[in-house]
Amino acid sequence: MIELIDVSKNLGGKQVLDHMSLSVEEGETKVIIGRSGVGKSVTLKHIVRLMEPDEGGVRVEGKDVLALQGKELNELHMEIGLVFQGGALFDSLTVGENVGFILREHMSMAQSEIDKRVRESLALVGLYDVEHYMPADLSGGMKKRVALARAICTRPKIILYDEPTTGVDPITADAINQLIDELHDKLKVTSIVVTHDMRSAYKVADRIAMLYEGKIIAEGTPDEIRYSHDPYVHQFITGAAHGPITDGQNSNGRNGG
Ligand SMILES: Nc1ncnc2c1ncn2[C@@H]1O[C@H](COP(=O)(O)OP(=O)(O)OP(=O)(O)O)[C@@H](O)[C@H]1O
Repeated sequence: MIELIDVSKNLGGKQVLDHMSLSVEEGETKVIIGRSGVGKSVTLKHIVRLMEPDEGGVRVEGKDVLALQGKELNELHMEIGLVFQGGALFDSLTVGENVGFILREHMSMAQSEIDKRVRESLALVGLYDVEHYMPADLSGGMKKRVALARAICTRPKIILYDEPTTGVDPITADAINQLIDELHDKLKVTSIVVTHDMRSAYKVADRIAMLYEGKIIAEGTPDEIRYSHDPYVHQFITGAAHGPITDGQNSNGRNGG
Protein backbone atom coordinates (compact mmCIF):
# COMPACT_ATOMS: atom_id res chain seq x y z
CA MET A 1 0.00 0.00 0.00
CA ILE A 2 1.14 3.53 -0.81
CA GLU A 3 -0.05 6.57 1.12
CA LEU A 4 0.65 10.24 0.68
CA ILE A 5 -0.82 12.00 3.68
CA ASP A 6 -1.53 15.71 3.55
CA VAL A 7 1.61 16.35 1.50
CA SER A 8 2.63 19.90 0.62
CA LYS A 9 5.55 20.86 -1.59
CA ASN A 10 6.63 24.25 -2.82
CA LEU A 11 9.04 24.32 -5.74
CA GLY A 12 10.51 27.53 -7.11
CA GLY A 13 7.85 29.58 -5.35
CA LYS A 14 5.00 27.50 -6.74
CA GLN A 15 2.80 25.46 -4.39
CA VAL A 16 2.92 22.27 -6.47
CA LEU A 17 1.33 19.97 -3.87
CA ASP A 18 -1.04 21.56 -1.39
CA HIS A 19 -2.17 19.22 1.40
CA MET A 20 -2.50 16.42 -1.10
CA SER A 21 -3.59 12.96 0.02
CA LEU A 22 -3.64 9.81 -2.04
CA SER A 23 -3.75 6.16 -1.16
CA VAL A 24 -3.17 3.15 -3.37
CA GLU A 25 -4.32 -0.24 -2.11
CA GLU A 26 -2.20 -3.34 -2.42
CA GLY A 27 -2.53 -4.83 -5.91
CA GLU A 28 -4.36 -1.78 -7.24
CA THR A 29 -3.45 0.10 -10.41
CA LYS A 30 -4.09 3.77 -9.77
CA VAL A 31 -3.82 6.23 -12.63
CA ILE A 32 -3.05 9.87 -11.86
CA ILE A 33 -4.25 12.27 -14.54
CA GLY A 34 -3.81 15.98 -14.79
CA ARG A 35 -2.42 18.71 -16.99
CA SER A 36 1.25 19.20 -17.75
CA GLY A 37 3.09 20.74 -14.85
CA VAL A 38 0.37 19.93 -12.31
CA GLY A 39 2.73 17.85 -10.15
CA LYS A 40 2.25 14.26 -11.27
CA SER A 41 5.97 13.49 -11.52
CA VAL A 42 6.61 15.39 -8.29
CA THR A 43 4.07 13.09 -6.61
CA LEU A 44 5.95 9.98 -7.81
CA LYS A 45 9.27 11.44 -6.66
CA HIS A 46 7.90 11.74 -3.12
CA ILE A 47 7.09 8.03 -3.03
CA VAL A 48 10.72 7.04 -3.69
CA ARG A 49 12.09 9.97 -1.68
CA LEU A 50 13.72 11.64 -4.63
CA MET A 51 11.83 14.55 -3.08
CA GLU A 52 10.78 15.21 0.50
CA PRO A 53 7.60 17.07 1.41
CA ASP A 54 7.64 20.42 3.19
CA GLU A 55 4.76 19.05 5.24
CA GLY A 56 2.93 15.74 5.42
CA GLY A 57 3.85 12.07 5.37
CA VAL A 58 4.61 9.27 2.93
CA ARG A 59 4.09 5.60 3.77
CA VAL A 60 4.96 2.64 1.55
CA GLU A 61 4.10 -0.92 2.62
CA GLY A 62 3.52 0.41 6.13
CA LYS A 63 6.95 2.07 6.34
CA ASP A 64 7.46 5.75 7.03
CA VAL A 65 9.50 6.63 3.94
CA LEU A 66 10.83 9.85 5.49
CA ALA A 67 12.33 7.92 8.41
CA LEU A 68 14.21 5.37 6.27
CA GLN A 69 17.97 5.58 6.20
CA GLY A 70 20.83 3.97 4.30
CA LYS A 71 20.16 0.27 3.90
CA GLU A 72 16.42 0.62 4.54
CA LEU A 73 16.12 3.26 1.83
CA ASN A 74 18.02 0.98 -0.57
CA GLU A 75 15.61 -1.83 0.28
CA LEU A 76 12.69 0.46 -0.49
CA HIS A 77 14.26 1.29 -3.86
CA MET A 78 14.56 -2.44 -4.60
CA GLU A 79 10.84 -2.84 -3.86
CA ILE A 80 9.84 -0.11 -6.29
CA GLY A 81 10.29 -0.35 -10.06
CA LEU A 82 10.46 3.03 -11.74
CA VAL A 83 9.64 3.58 -15.38
CA PHE A 84 10.74 7.11 -16.12
CA GLN A 85 9.39 9.36 -18.80
CA GLY A 86 11.35 8.69 -21.99
CA GLY A 87 12.78 5.38 -20.81
CA ALA A 88 16.27 6.82 -20.29
CA LEU A 89 18.44 3.81 -21.07
CA PHE A 90 22.22 4.11 -20.80
CA ASP A 91 23.34 4.45 -24.43
CA SER A 92 26.78 2.95 -23.83
CA LEU A 93 25.44 -0.24 -22.20
CA THR A 94 23.87 -3.19 -23.99
CA VAL A 95 20.22 -4.01 -23.44
CA GLY A 96 21.20 -6.82 -21.07
CA GLU A 97 23.51 -4.54 -19.07
CA ASN A 98 20.80 -1.90 -18.87
CA VAL A 99 18.22 -4.35 -17.57
CA GLY A 100 20.60 -5.95 -15.07
CA PHE A 101 22.18 -2.68 -13.95
CA ILE A 102 20.50 -2.40 -10.55
CA LEU A 103 21.06 -6.06 -9.78
CA ARG A 104 24.77 -5.70 -10.50
CA GLU A 105 25.16 -2.46 -8.56
CA HIS A 106 23.02 -3.15 -5.52
CA MET A 107 22.42 -6.86 -5.05
CA SER A 108 24.89 -9.59 -4.36
CA MET A 109 23.78 -11.90 -7.14
CA ALA A 110 26.04 -14.18 -9.18
CA GLN A 111 26.44 -13.19 -12.84
CA SER A 112 24.64 -16.36 -13.97
CA GLU A 113 21.66 -15.46 -11.76
CA ILE A 114 21.67 -11.91 -13.09
CA ASP A 115 21.74 -13.19 -16.69
CA LYS A 116 18.81 -15.49 -15.93
CA ARG A 117 16.80 -12.70 -14.29
CA VAL A 118 17.56 -10.36 -17.20
CA ARG A 119 16.34 -13.00 -19.68
CA GLU A 120 13.17 -13.61 -17.63
CA SER A 121 12.47 -9.88 -17.31
CA LEU A 122 12.88 -9.33 -21.05
CA ALA A 123 10.61 -12.32 -21.74
CA LEU A 124 7.95 -10.80 -19.46
CA VAL A 125 7.84 -7.77 -21.76
CA GLY A 126 7.87 -9.93 -24.89
CA LEU A 127 11.52 -9.51 -25.90
CA TYR A 128 13.80 -12.45 -26.66
CA ASP A 129 17.51 -12.63 -27.58
CA VAL A 130 18.02 -8.88 -27.50
CA GLU A 131 20.54 -8.75 -24.64
CA HIS A 132 23.46 -7.88 -26.92
CA TYR A 133 21.72 -5.09 -28.81
CA MET A 134 22.63 -1.48 -28.10
CA PRO A 135 19.78 0.94 -27.28
CA ALA A 136 20.50 2.85 -30.50
CA ASP A 137 19.54 -0.28 -32.48
CA LEU A 138 16.04 -0.38 -30.98
CA SER A 139 12.77 1.26 -32.01
CA GLY A 140 11.04 3.63 -29.58
CA GLY A 141 8.54 0.95 -28.59
CA MET A 142 11.29 -1.59 -27.91
CA LYS A 143 13.17 0.94 -25.78
CA LYS A 144 10.04 1.40 -23.67
CA ARG A 145 9.81 -2.37 -23.25
CA VAL A 146 13.47 -2.55 -22.20
CA ALA A 147 12.84 0.24 -19.68
CA LEU A 148 9.93 -1.82 -18.35
CA ALA A 149 12.11 -4.93 -18.14
CA ARG A 150 14.68 -2.93 -16.18
CA ALA A 151 12.00 -1.70 -13.78
CA ILE A 152 10.83 -5.24 -13.01
CA CYS A 153 14.21 -6.96 -12.78
CA THR A 154 14.33 -6.58 -8.98
CA ARG A 155 10.85 -8.17 -8.87
CA PRO A 156 9.39 -5.09 -7.20
CA LYS A 157 6.15 -5.04 -5.23
CA ILE A 158 5.37 -1.64 -6.69
CA ILE A 159 5.80 -0.16 -10.16
CA LEU A 160 5.60 3.58 -10.80
CA TYR A 161 5.13 4.56 -14.44
CA ASP A 162 5.73 8.16 -15.50
CA GLU A 163 3.90 8.73 -18.79
CA PRO A 164 4.70 5.32 -20.26
CA THR A 165 2.87 5.95 -23.54
CA THR A 166 4.14 9.44 -24.28
CA GLY A 167 5.97 9.75 -27.59
CA VAL A 168 4.97 6.44 -29.15
CA ASP A 169 2.40 5.75 -31.86
CA PRO A 170 -1.12 4.65 -30.81
CA ILE A 171 -0.52 0.97 -31.61
CA THR A 172 2.70 0.85 -29.60
CA ALA A 173 0.90 2.74 -26.83
CA ASP A 174 -1.79 0.08 -26.78
CA ALA A 175 0.84 -2.66 -26.59
CA ILE A 176 2.44 -0.89 -23.63
CA ASN A 177 -0.95 -0.58 -21.91
CA GLN A 178 -1.43 -4.29 -22.40
CA LEU A 179 1.99 -4.95 -20.88
CA ILE A 180 1.12 -2.84 -17.84
CA ASP A 181 -1.97 -5.02 -17.40
CA GLU A 182 -0.01 -8.24 -17.88
CA LEU A 183 2.73 -7.25 -15.44
CA HIS A 184 0.07 -6.39 -12.92
CA ASP A 185 -1.50 -9.83 -13.31
CA LYS A 186 1.74 -11.84 -13.46
CA LEU A 187 3.75 -10.04 -10.78
CA LYS A 188 0.77 -9.00 -8.58
CA VAL A 189 2.19 -5.53 -8.23
CA THR A 190 0.70 -2.32 -6.89
CA SER A 191 1.07 0.34 -9.58
CA ILE A 192 0.74 4.04 -10.15
CA VAL A 193 0.57 5.23 -13.73
CA VAL A 194 0.96 8.94 -14.39
CA THR A 195 -0.47 9.98 -17.73
CA HIS A 196 -2.49 12.50 -19.64
CA ASP A 197 -3.43 9.87 -22.19
CA MET A 198 -7.06 9.05 -21.34
CA ARG A 199 -7.15 5.94 -23.54
CA SER A 200 -4.31 4.57 -21.50
CA ALA A 201 -5.95 5.64 -18.24
CA TYR A 202 -9.25 3.88 -19.00
CA LYS A 203 -7.46 0.76 -20.15
CA VAL A 204 -5.10 0.13 -17.23
CA ALA A 205 -6.75 1.76 -14.20
CA ASP A 206 -8.63 0.18 -11.35
CA ARG A 207 -9.15 3.73 -10.18
CA ILE A 208 -8.32 7.12 -11.67
CA ALA A 209 -7.40 10.16 -9.58
CA MET A 210 -7.24 13.67 -11.00
CA LEU A 211 -4.65 16.11 -9.69
CA TYR A 212 -5.43 19.81 -9.95
CA GLU A 213 -4.04 22.80 -8.09
CA GLY A 214 -2.07 20.67 -5.69
CA LYS A 215 -4.82 18.28 -4.67
CA ILE A 216 -6.66 15.19 -5.83
CA ILE A 217 -9.98 16.77 -6.82
CA ALA A 218 -11.74 13.63 -8.06
CA GLU A 219 -11.26 9.91 -7.86
CA GLY A 220 -13.22 6.94 -9.13
CA THR A 221 -13.39 3.89 -11.35
CA PRO A 222 -12.76 4.47 -15.05
CA ASP A 223 -16.52 4.58 -15.65
CA GLU A 224 -17.12 6.98 -12.77
CA ILE A 225 -14.51 9.33 -14.24
CA ARG A 226 -15.73 8.84 -17.81
CA TYR A 227 -19.27 9.83 -16.85
CA SER A 228 -18.34 12.35 -14.16
CA HIS A 229 -20.41 15.54 -13.99
CA ASP A 230 -17.55 17.39 -12.29
CA PRO A 231 -16.81 20.28 -14.68
CA TYR A 232 -13.04 20.07 -14.07
CA VAL A 233 -12.92 16.34 -14.77
CA HIS A 234 -15.22 16.70 -17.75
CA GLN A 235 -13.08 19.43 -19.28
CA PHE A 236 -9.89 17.46 -18.80
CA ILE A 237 -11.09 14.16 -20.18
CA THR A 238 -12.78 15.74 -23.18
CA GLY A 239 -9.80 18.02 -23.81
CA ALA A 240 -11.97 21.13 -24.11
CA ALA A 241 -10.10 24.42 -24.40
CA HIS A 242 -12.77 26.28 -22.47
CA GLY A 243 -13.97 25.48 -18.98
CA PRO A 244 -13.08 26.02 -15.35
CA ILE A 245 -9.48 24.78 -15.77
CA THR A 246 -7.32 27.74 -16.63
CA ASP A 247 -3.73 28.20 -17.70
CA GLY A 248 -2.85 30.94 -15.27
CA GLN A 249 -1.22 30.69 -11.90
CA ASN A 250 -3.91 32.96 -10.46
CA SER A 251 -6.95 31.04 -11.56
CA ASN A 252 -10.21 31.31 -9.73
CA GLY A 253 -9.93 27.59 -9.20
CA ARG A 254 -11.91 25.42 -6.87
CA ASN A 255 -9.25 25.72 -4.21
CA GLY A 256 -9.94 29.37 -3.78
CA GLY A 257 -7.46 30.48 -6.50
N1 LIG B 1 13.29 20.35 -9.03
C1 LIG B 1 12.40 21.29 -9.31
N2 LIG B 1 12.65 22.59 -9.06
C2 LIG B 1 11.76 23.55 -9.32
N3 LIG B 1 10.54 23.32 -9.85
C3 LIG B 1 10.24 22.06 -10.14
C4 LIG B 1 11.14 20.96 -9.88
N4 LIG B 1 10.55 19.81 -10.27
C5 LIG B 1 9.33 20.17 -10.74
N5 LIG B 1 9.14 21.49 -10.66
C6 LIG B 1 7.93 22.22 -11.05
O1 LIG B 1 6.84 21.58 -10.42
C7 LIG B 1 5.71 21.58 -11.26
C8 LIG B 1 5.20 20.18 -11.42
O2 LIG B 1 6.12 19.41 -12.19
P1 LIG B 1 5.85 17.90 -12.60
O3 LIG B 1 7.05 17.47 -13.38
O4 LIG B 1 5.47 17.11 -11.44
O5 LIG B 1 4.60 18.04 -13.58
P2 LIG B 1 3.78 16.91 -14.31
O6 LIG B 1 2.38 17.00 -13.84
O7 LIG B 1 4.46 15.59 -14.17
O8 LIG B 1 3.85 17.43 -15.81
P3 LIG B 1 4.16 16.70 -17.21
O9 LIG B 1 2.89 16.02 -17.58
O10 LIG B 1 4.47 17.85 -18.12
O11 LIG B 1 5.32 15.78 -16.99
C9 LIG B 1 6.15 22.24 -12.57
O12 LIG B 1 5.76 23.59 -12.51
C10 LIG B 1 7.64 22.12 -12.53
O13 LIG B 1 8.24 23.15 -13.26
